[in-house]
Amino acid sequence: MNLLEVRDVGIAFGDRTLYQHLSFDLKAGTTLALLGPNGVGKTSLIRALLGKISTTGGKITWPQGTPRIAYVPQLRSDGPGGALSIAEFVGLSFDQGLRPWLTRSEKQQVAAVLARCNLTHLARQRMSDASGGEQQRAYLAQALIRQPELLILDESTANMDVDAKEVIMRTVADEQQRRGTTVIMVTHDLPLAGEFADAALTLSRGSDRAAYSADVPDAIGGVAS
Ligand SMILES: Nc1ncnc2c1ncn2[C@@H]1O[C@H](COP(=O)(O)OP(=O)(O)OP(=O)(O)O)[C@@H](O)[C@H]1O
Repeated sequence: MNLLEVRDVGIAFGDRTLYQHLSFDLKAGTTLALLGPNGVGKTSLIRALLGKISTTGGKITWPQGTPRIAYVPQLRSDGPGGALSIAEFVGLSFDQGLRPWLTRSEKQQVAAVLARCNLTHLARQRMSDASGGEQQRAYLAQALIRQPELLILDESTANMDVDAKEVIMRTVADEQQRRGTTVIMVTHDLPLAGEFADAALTLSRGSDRAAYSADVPDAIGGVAS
């Protein structure tokens, strides 16, 4: 069953066309690696899927209804969190309205997700004092607490060492196994894509067709030029 169907979609900014005629399916419960060089339009495609920018045509369909989506960005040195503890930062995911505290159930959910992201011992650590890998795990925990049906990792493991990347991706794979989460990972890291993705979509500059393959290593070898 497809979670997402993209048919003949194009993206342009003003008179600059990034690409046209993009079609692919995303099967529910699988991981898609979104590949391609800097500036080709990977994040723009994600923004189009999220309905934040319009396409130049074609159709984006969610056959099972629009899923609950959570987005994990690339770690930034001036990223959010600052003086908040890791637990407080993760708890921001809850829409508390005017209520400034978390309910007991919400606190339990924070504790559970911190454990899954190996952050329990750092719950009271300030985000600003946490290492890059720890902050990135906090971003992931904040996303997971929403119990997303579609989890989008936008270069979420960039600039991380091999072990830290593995920890993030193993946590994502574990979530996928537990809840059947569908994952899109935007990445330049081909070995990581080869290890964790079921399929790859490679956007190529100057071509009007993107390569889609259900086999990640072949897709990497067969990038259109
Ligand atoms: N709102 C916008 N208005 C005009 N141009 C834009 C806008 N958003 C993105 N672009 C341009 O579109 C191109 C694609 O950007 P995008 O961020 O989607 O690329 P990307 O493949 O994600 O790149 P990277 O791998 O470097 O993150 C870039 O040249 C960018 O400058």
